[in-house]
Amino acid sequence: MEKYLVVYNPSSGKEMGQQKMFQIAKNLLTDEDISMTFIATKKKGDAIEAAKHGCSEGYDMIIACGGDGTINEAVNGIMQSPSKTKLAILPTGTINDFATYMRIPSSIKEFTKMLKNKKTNMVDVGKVNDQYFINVVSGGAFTNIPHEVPSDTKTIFGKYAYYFQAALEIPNQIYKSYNLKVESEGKTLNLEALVFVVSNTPSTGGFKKMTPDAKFNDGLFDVVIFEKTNPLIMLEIFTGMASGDHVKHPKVHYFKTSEISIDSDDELTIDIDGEYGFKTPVNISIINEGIELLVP
Ligand SMILES: Nc1ncnc2c1ncn2[C@@H]1O[C@H](COP(=O)(O)OP(=O)(O)OP(=O)(O)O)[C@@H](O)[C@H]1O
Repeated sequence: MEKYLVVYNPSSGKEMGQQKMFQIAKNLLTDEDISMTFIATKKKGDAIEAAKHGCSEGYDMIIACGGDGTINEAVNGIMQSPSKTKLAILPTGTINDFATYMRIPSSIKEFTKMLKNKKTNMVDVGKVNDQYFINVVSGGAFTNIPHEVPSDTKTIFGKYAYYFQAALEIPNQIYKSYNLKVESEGKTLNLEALVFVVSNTPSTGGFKKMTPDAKFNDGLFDVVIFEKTNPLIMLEIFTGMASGDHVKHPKVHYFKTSEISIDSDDELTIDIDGEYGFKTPVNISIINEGIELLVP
Protein backbone atom coordinates (compact mmCIF):
# COMPACT_ATOMS: atom_id res chain seq x y z
CA MET A 1 0.00 0.00 0.00
CA GLU A 2 1.32 3.44 -0.93
CA LYS A 3 1.24 6.13 1.75
CA TYR A 4 0.77 9.84 1.08
CA LEU A 5 1.33 12.73 3.46
CA VAL A 6 -0.91 15.77 2.98
CA VAL A 7 0.57 19.01 4.34
CA TYR A 8 -2.01 21.77 4.16
CA ASN A 9 -2.27 25.40 5.20
CA PRO A 10 -5.89 25.91 6.33
CA SER A 11 -5.50 29.71 6.08
CA SER A 12 -4.19 29.94 2.49
CA GLY A 13 -6.01 31.82 -0.26
CA LYS A 14 -9.78 31.72 0.09
CA GLU A 15 -9.56 29.04 2.81
CA MET A 16 -11.22 26.36 0.65
CA GLY A 17 -8.21 24.02 0.42
CA GLN A 18 -9.05 21.92 3.43
CA GLN A 19 -12.53 20.87 2.20
CA LYS A 20 -11.16 20.29 -1.31
CA MET A 21 -8.39 18.04 -0.03
CA PHE A 22 -10.77 16.02 2.16
CA GLN A 23 -13.06 15.47 -0.84
CA ILE A 24 -10.09 14.43 -3.01
CA ALA A 25 -9.00 11.97 -0.29
CA LYS A 26 -12.52 10.55 -0.12
CA ASN A 27 -12.57 10.01 -3.92
CA LEU A 28 -9.13 8.43 -3.97
CA LEU A 29 -9.45 6.18 -0.94
CA THR A 30 -12.61 4.56 -2.32
CA ASP A 31 -10.80 3.28 -5.45
CA GLU A 32 -7.08 3.04 -4.64
CA ASP A 33 -4.92 1.10 -2.18
CA ILE A 34 -3.50 4.21 -0.54
CA SER A 35 -3.28 5.51 3.02
CA MET A 36 -3.29 9.27 3.66
CA THR A 37 -2.06 11.19 6.68
CA PHE A 38 -2.99 14.87 7.15
CA ILE A 39 -0.89 17.54 8.82
CA ALA A 40 -2.31 21.09 9.11
CA THR A 41 0.25 23.89 9.38
CA LYS A 42 -0.22 26.50 12.09
CA LYS A 43 2.68 28.84 11.49
CA LYS A 44 5.76 29.56 9.41
CA GLY A 45 8.16 26.60 9.25
CA ASP A 46 5.57 23.88 9.97
CA ALA A 47 5.43 22.70 6.34
CA ILE A 48 9.25 22.35 6.26
CA GLU A 49 9.18 20.07 9.30
CA ALA A 50 6.19 18.12 7.96
CA ALA A 51 7.91 17.53 4.60
CA LYS A 52 11.11 16.40 6.34
CA HIS A 53 8.99 13.97 8.37
CA GLY A 54 7.41 12.73 5.11
CA CYS A 55 10.85 12.02 3.63
CA SER A 56 12.36 10.36 6.71
CA GLU A 57 9.29 8.19 7.35
CA GLY A 58 9.27 6.78 3.81
CA TYR A 59 6.05 8.33 2.49
CA ASP A 60 5.60 7.78 -1.27
CA MET A 61 4.32 11.29 -1.89
CA ILE A 62 3.99 14.62 -0.11
CA ILE A 63 0.92 16.59 -1.19
CA ALA A 64 1.47 20.26 -0.38
CA CYS A 65 -1.81 22.13 -0.27
CA GLY A 66 -1.54 25.89 0.07
CA GLY A 67 -0.14 29.01 -1.53
CA ASP A 68 3.36 29.67 -2.86
CA GLY A 69 4.68 29.99 0.73
CA THR A 70 3.53 26.51 1.72
CA ILE A 71 4.84 25.01 -1.54
CA ASN A 72 8.20 26.71 -0.90
CA GLU A 73 8.36 25.24 2.60
CA ALA A 74 7.53 21.72 1.35
CA VAL A 75 10.31 22.06 -1.27
CA ASN A 76 12.75 23.14 1.47
CA GLY A 77 11.80 20.18 3.67
CA ILE A 78 12.30 17.74 0.78
CA MET A 79 15.57 19.28 -0.42
CA GLN A 80 17.00 19.23 3.11
CA SER A 81 16.29 15.49 3.36
CA PRO A 82 18.71 12.77 2.22
CA SER A 83 15.83 10.74 0.74
CA LYS A 84 13.67 12.96 -1.48
CA THR A 85 9.99 12.05 -1.60
CA LYS A 86 7.90 12.99 -4.65
CA LEU A 87 5.92 16.23 -4.42
CA ALA A 88 2.36 16.96 -5.49
CA ILE A 89 0.89 20.47 -5.28
CA LEU A 90 -2.74 21.38 -4.73
CA PRO A 91 -2.67 25.14 -5.33
CA THR A 92 -5.01 26.99 -2.97
CA GLY A 93 -3.14 30.30 -2.61
CA THR A 94 -3.89 33.67 -4.12
CA ILE A 95 -1.55 33.75 -7.12
CA ASN A 96 -0.02 30.22 -7.40
CA ASP A 97 2.60 31.24 -9.99
CA PHE A 98 4.47 27.94 -10.13
CA ALA A 99 1.41 25.68 -10.13
CA THR A 100 -0.33 27.81 -12.77
CA TYR A 101 2.66 27.59 -15.09
CA MET A 102 2.93 23.82 -14.57
CA ARG A 103 -0.82 23.55 -15.36
CA ILE A 104 -1.43 21.82 -12.05
CA PRO A 105 -5.20 21.54 -11.63
CA SER A 106 -6.97 22.90 -8.56
CA SER A 107 -10.40 21.34 -9.17
CA ILE A 108 -11.33 18.23 -7.18
CA LYS A 109 -12.03 16.17 -10.31
CA GLU A 110 -8.83 17.05 -12.20
CA PHE A 111 -6.58 16.81 -9.15
CA THR A 112 -7.96 13.33 -8.31
CA LYS A 113 -7.32 12.30 -11.94
CA MET A 114 -3.72 13.58 -11.71
CA LEU A 115 -3.14 11.58 -8.51
CA LYS A 116 -4.50 8.43 -10.17
CA ASN A 117 -2.35 8.89 -13.33
CA LYS A 118 0.87 9.17 -11.29
CA LYS A 119 2.76 10.99 -14.07
CA THR A 120 5.83 12.89 -12.81
CA ASN A 121 8.44 15.30 -14.17
CA MET A 122 11.80 16.22 -12.70
CA VAL A 123 11.96 19.99 -12.08
CA ASP A 124 14.85 22.33 -11.30
CA VAL A 125 15.16 23.80 -7.82
CA GLY A 126 16.92 27.07 -6.98
CA LYS A 127 19.10 27.69 -3.94
CA VAL A 128 19.60 31.21 -2.59
CA ASN A 129 22.29 31.27 0.12
CA ASP A 130 21.09 28.30 2.21
CA GLN A 131 17.38 28.37 1.27
CA TYR A 132 15.69 26.56 -1.61
CA PHE A 133 13.04 27.93 -4.00
CA ILE A 134 10.95 26.43 -6.75
CA ASN A 135 9.92 29.49 -8.74
CA VAL A 136 11.54 32.86 -8.13
CA VAL A 137 13.84 35.15 -6.20
CA SER A 138 13.32 38.87 -6.72
CA GLY A 139 14.34 42.16 -5.18
CA GLY A 140 13.68 45.88 -5.52
CA ALA A 141 10.56 47.93 -6.15
CA PHE A 142 7.08 46.34 -6.02
CA THR A 143 8.27 43.08 -4.42
CA ASN A 144 6.72 44.19 -1.11
CA ILE A 145 3.22 44.37 -2.64
CA PRO A 146 2.08 40.81 -1.77
CA HIS A 147 3.22 41.34 1.83
CA GLU A 148 1.24 44.57 2.28
CA VAL A 149 -2.12 42.90 1.58
CA PRO A 150 -3.80 41.72 4.79
CA SER A 151 -4.72 38.02 4.90
CA ASP A 152 -8.45 38.81 5.43
CA THR A 153 -8.48 41.00 2.30
CA LYS A 154 -6.91 38.16 0.26
CA THR A 155 -9.54 35.74 1.59
CA ILE A 156 -12.33 38.01 0.33
CA PHE A 157 -10.88 39.53 -2.86
CA GLY A 158 -8.33 36.89 -3.93
CA LYS A 159 -5.86 38.13 -6.55
CA TYR A 160 -7.78 41.41 -6.97
CA ALA A 161 -6.47 42.39 -3.52
CA TYR A 162 -2.97 42.40 -5.06
CA TYR A 163 -4.10 44.50 -8.02
CA PHE A 164 -5.61 47.15 -5.70
CA GLN A 165 -2.41 47.25 -3.68
CA ALA A 166 -0.30 47.49 -6.86
CA ALA A 167 -2.39 50.42 -8.11
CA LEU A 168 -1.71 52.22 -4.82
CA GLU A 169 2.04 51.53 -4.80
CA ILE A 170 3.14 51.93 -8.44
CA PRO A 171 3.01 55.76 -8.55
CA ASN A 172 5.52 56.03 -5.67
CA GLN A 173 7.67 52.99 -6.29
CA ILE A 174 8.31 53.72 -9.96
CA TYR A 175 10.82 56.37 -8.80
CA LYS A 176 12.84 53.91 -6.69
CA SER A 177 16.21 52.51 -7.66
CA TYR A 178 18.84 50.23 -6.17
CA ASN A 179 22.51 50.06 -6.95
CA LEU A 180 23.09 46.45 -8.04
CA LYS A 181 26.32 44.52 -8.51
CA VAL A 182 25.50 41.43 -10.51
CA GLU A 183 27.91 38.63 -11.37
CA SER A 184 27.01 35.55 -13.35
CA GLU A 185 28.81 33.22 -15.75
CA GLY A 186 30.80 35.57 -17.98
CA LYS A 187 28.77 38.67 -17.13
CA THR A 188 29.32 41.52 -14.68
CA LEU A 189 26.81 44.34 -14.35
CA ASN A 190 26.98 47.39 -12.15
CA LEU A 191 23.80 49.39 -12.52
CA GLU A 192 20.96 51.39 -11.00
CA ALA A 193 17.93 49.14 -11.23
CA LEU A 194 14.28 49.26 -10.29
CA VAL A 195 13.81 45.52 -9.76
CA PHE A 196 15.42 42.16 -10.57
CA VAL A 197 13.86 38.72 -11.02
CA VAL A 198 15.69 35.35 -11.10
CA SER A 199 13.18 32.74 -12.20
CA ASN A 200 12.79 29.04 -12.90
CA THR A 201 9.54 29.48 -14.88
CA PRO A 202 8.11 32.32 -17.00
CA SER A 203 5.44 33.16 -14.41
CA THR A 204 6.13 35.59 -11.55
CA GLY A 205 3.88 37.82 -9.45
CA GLY A 206 0.86 36.90 -11.58
CA PHE A 207 2.66 37.98 -14.80
CA LYS A 208 2.66 34.89 -17.02
CA LYS A 209 5.48 36.13 -19.30
CA MET A 210 7.82 37.92 -16.88
CA THR A 211 10.73 35.73 -18.07
CA PRO A 212 9.11 34.41 -21.25
CA ASP A 213 11.75 31.84 -22.32
CA ALA A 214 12.25 30.19 -18.91
CA LYS A 215 12.04 26.39 -18.71
CA PHE A 216 11.54 24.43 -15.51
CA ASN A 217 14.06 21.67 -16.30
CA ASP A 218 16.83 23.25 -18.40
CA GLY A 219 19.27 23.71 -15.49
CA LEU A 220 19.16 27.48 -16.01
CA PHE A 221 17.50 30.52 -14.47
CA ASP A 222 16.08 33.30 -16.59
CA VAL A 223 17.15 36.65 -15.17
CA VAL A 224 15.41 39.93 -15.90
CA ILE A 225 16.68 43.25 -14.57
CA PHE A 226 14.79 46.50 -15.13
CA GLU A 227 17.35 49.30 -15.34
CA LYS A 228 16.30 52.63 -13.85
CA THR A 229 14.87 54.96 -16.43
CA ASN A 230 12.30 57.74 -16.51
CA PRO A 231 8.74 56.78 -15.44
CA LEU A 232 7.26 57.24 -18.92
CA ILE A 233 9.71 54.77 -20.47
CA MET A 234 9.13 52.46 -17.50
CA LEU A 235 5.38 52.51 -18.17
CA GLU A 236 6.08 51.68 -21.83
CA ILE A 237 8.20 48.71 -20.63
CA PHE A 238 5.44 47.57 -18.25
CA THR A 239 2.94 47.61 -21.11
CA GLY A 240 5.08 45.01 -22.88
CA MET A 241 4.90 42.64 -19.91
CA ALA A 242 1.60 41.11 -21.01
CA SER A 243 3.18 39.79 -24.24
CA GLY A 244 6.72 39.25 -22.88
CA ASP A 245 8.09 41.93 -25.24
CA HIS A 246 9.49 43.95 -22.31
CA VAL A 247 12.63 41.76 -22.38
CA LYS A 248 13.57 43.22 -25.81
CA HIS A 249 13.72 46.78 -24.46
CA PRO A 250 17.28 48.25 -24.25
CA LYS A 251 16.69 49.22 -20.59
CA VAL A 252 15.82 45.62 -19.69
CA HIS A 253 18.61 43.06 -19.21
CA TYR A 254 17.50 39.50 -19.94
CA PHE A 255 19.77 36.44 -19.86
CA LYS A 256 20.08 32.83 -18.74
CA THR A 257 22.53 31.46 -16.18
CA SER A 258 22.92 28.61 -13.71
CA GLU A 259 24.58 30.80 -11.08
CA ILE A 260 24.33 34.43 -10.12
CA SER A 261 25.38 36.62 -7.21
CA ILE A 262 23.71 39.94 -6.47
CA ASP A 263 24.75 42.61 -4.01
CA SER A 264 23.59 46.16 -3.41
CA ASP A 265 24.94 49.23 -1.61
CA ASP A 266 21.35 49.95 -0.62
CA GLU A 267 19.30 48.07 1.95
CA LEU A 268 17.66 45.41 -0.22
CA THR A 269 15.52 42.56 1.12
CA ILE A 270 14.85 39.82 -1.38
CA ASP A 271 11.63 37.92 -1.90
CA ILE A 272 11.72 34.11 -2.18
CA ASP A 273 8.72 32.43 -3.87
CA GLY A 274 6.46 35.29 -2.74
CA GLU A 275 7.64 35.34 0.90
CA TYR A 276 10.07 37.78 2.57
CA GLY A 277 13.62 36.43 2.44
CA PHE A 278 16.82 38.05 3.68
CA LYS A 279 19.03 41.00 2.77
CA THR A 280 21.62 41.06 -0.02
CA PRO A 281 24.28 39.82 -0.77
CA VAL A 282 22.81 36.66 -2.25
CA ASN A 283 24.38 33.74 -4.13
CA ILE A 284 21.88 31.88 -6.27
CA SER A 285 22.50 28.51 -7.90
CA ILE A 286 20.39 25.84 -9.57
CA ILE A 287 19.96 22.15 -8.81
CA ASN A 288 19.07 20.65 -12.18
CA GLU A 289 16.06 18.33 -11.90
CA GLY A 290 16.27 18.44 -8.10
CA ILE A 291 12.72 17.39 -7.31
CA GLU A 292 10.18 14.92 -8.73
CA LEU A 293 6.81 16.61 -9.23
CA LEU A 294 3.43 15.07 -9.98
CA VAL A 295 2.08 16.64 -13.20
CA PRO A 296 -1.15 16.35 -15.19
N1 LIG B 1 -2.67 27.94 10.01
C1 LIG B 1 -2.00 29.02 9.61
N2 LIG B 1 -2.49 30.26 9.89
C2 LIG B 1 -1.86 31.38 9.51
N3 LIG B 1 -0.68 31.38 8.80
C3 LIG B 1 -0.15 30.19 8.47
C4 LIG B 1 -0.77 28.95 8.86
N4 LIG B 1 -0.01 27.93 8.38
C5 LIG B 1 1.03 28.51 7.73
N5 LIG B 1 0.98 29.84 7.79
C6 LIG B 1 1.88 30.86 7.19
O1 LIG B 1 1.27 31.39 6.01
C7 LIG B 1 2.30 31.60 4.99
C8 LIG B 1 1.67 31.80 3.62
O2 LIG B 1 0.90 30.75 3.29
P1 LIG B 1 0.53 30.34 1.81
O3 LIG B 1 1.51 30.82 0.84
O4 LIG B 1 0.20 28.89 1.85
O5 LIG B 1 -0.88 31.06 1.60
P2 LIG B 1 -1.29 32.49 1.03
O6 LIG B 1 -0.36 33.51 1.61
O7 LIG B 1 -2.74 32.67 1.26
O8 LIG B 1 -1.07 32.31 -0.48
P3 LIG B 1 -0.35 33.29 -1.47
O9 LIG B 1 1.12 33.25 -1.04
O10 LIG B 1 -0.58 32.70 -2.81
O11 LIG B 1 -1.01 34.60 -1.24
C9 LIG B 1 3.16 30.38 5.21
O12 LIG B 1 4.45 30.53 4.67
C10 LIG B 1 3.22 30.30 6.74
O13 LIG B 1 4.23 31.16 7.23
